[in-house]
This record gives sequence, C-alpha cells and structure tokens, in this order.
Amino acid sequence: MTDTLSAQWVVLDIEGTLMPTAGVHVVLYDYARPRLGPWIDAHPTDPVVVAAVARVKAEAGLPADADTAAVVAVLHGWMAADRKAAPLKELQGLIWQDGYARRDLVSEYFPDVVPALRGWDEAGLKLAVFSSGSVAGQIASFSTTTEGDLTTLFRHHFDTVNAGPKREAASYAAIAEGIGGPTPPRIVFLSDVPAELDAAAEAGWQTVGLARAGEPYADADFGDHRVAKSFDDFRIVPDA
Ligand SMILES: CSCCC(=O)C(=O)COP(=O)(O)O
Ligand SMILES: [Mg+2]
Repeated sequence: MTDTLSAQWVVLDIEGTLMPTAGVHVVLYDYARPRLGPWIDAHPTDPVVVAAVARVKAEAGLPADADTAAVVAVLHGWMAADRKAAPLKELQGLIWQDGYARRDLVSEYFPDVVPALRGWDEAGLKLAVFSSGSVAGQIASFSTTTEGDLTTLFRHHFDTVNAGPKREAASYAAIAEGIGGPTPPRIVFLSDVPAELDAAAEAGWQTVGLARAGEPYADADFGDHRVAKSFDDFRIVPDA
C-alpha cells in the first residue's frame, strides 16, 4: 500500500533527490571547472566574487595576494573531494546562472519528479528547496529544464549561507522560521542523505529518504526514516 503523509510544506534536496548525482557531478561540475578562473578574472569588482575569493583564501590558508591560479587550484581540489564549501558554491552558482541563461545547460530531473512537484503544488502543498547549491544556482537550474521553467513551483530557496549546514538541526529550525513558522511536523524533508534526514528529524520534521537505484545512497542505512525508491512510492497530502 502507498504510504501517505500529511503536511503543509515539502522541502526538497536537489542532488540524488530531484536530479541524478551525475547531473551535478558530471554535467554541472564539468561546466564550472574550466570557467572558474576566467570568471574570477572577468569580475574583479563583483562583491559576490570578491567575497568568495577572500573566503577561499582564508579557508585554504592562502596569502591575501595569492593569484587566481592558486585560488582555482583550491577550488578544483574541493570539487574533486565534493567538498560543498560555500564560496565554491557561490562561484559555481554564478557560472551556472550564465550557462542556463545561454541554454548551454538544461536541467533534467528523475522522471517521477516533475509530475509529483506539479501534483503537490496543485493540491495546495507549499514547496521549498534546501540544497548545498547556492540560491542563485538553484533558481537558474529550475528556470531552464527539459520540462520548461519550473521556478514558480517553489516559494523559498535555502542554501548553506541563508540556512546553515545541511547536517545540523539548527538549519532546519532556521528554514521553518524562514517559511513562516509552521509547527515542525507540518514540514516534510526529502533527501538522499541519511545525515541530512537525521538533522531534519531532530528539528521535528517528517522525513523521507530517497534510495534511488544507481545513486550513491541507494543501499544506505536510513534508520527510522521512511524510505522510497522514487516519488511514486508515497503520497503527500495537505494537512487540515
Ligand atoms: C544548480 S544546483 C546544484 C546543486 C549542487 O551544487 C549541489 O552540490 C547539490 O547538493 P545537494 O545539497 O542538493 O545534495
Ligand atoms: Mg542530495
């Protein structure tokens, strides 16, 4: 029998939940990698770029006058290790924003995702995103997809800058406040990463773990969390 949850809000992770991991680690990372240095050099006065570069230098222990090549070497190392550091995510987000605007990039989600998102939205559920990808990158990625512009489906976007680390309960409390303070059980979080689900549950949220075939967390131990192989495995209905 299909498991049914009732809630007011559905908060969604991106990588491994909405989009295949390869869509991020191969398509998006490959697009960003060769463009990081040229982007930094082409935007020497952009405050987002200036702040991100300063943070990379500080976190990596580089001198303040380190050149772009040294900064890019750090960023490439973080990408190779899939370290989702905020300044890397800010820079990637700007490059992806440009790539989506040019239609060099077009997001492709798991086949069950867009019908479910549309169904939840039509049923009156409120949708938001919480991803390590920057808010700018998230919005760009929903603007240009194989199924058209999906940006109007989402009422809020959260990342590690405006909410906090994904594996800390305080970030989920900050999101609950950011979306208007529904009582925690009225929010469902969908993610493929058990540690993220643990943090959301600690904040009182309902959770569903996505163990999608072929994805890195397909065989993970989801503990007490509900587990689904796709969005077709469960229903979410608006609570009273
Ligand atoms: C265009 S959003 C790209 C998502 C991203 O950069 C990322 O690292 C995904 O992390 P998530 O927290 O969604 O698993
Ligand atoms: Mg994920």
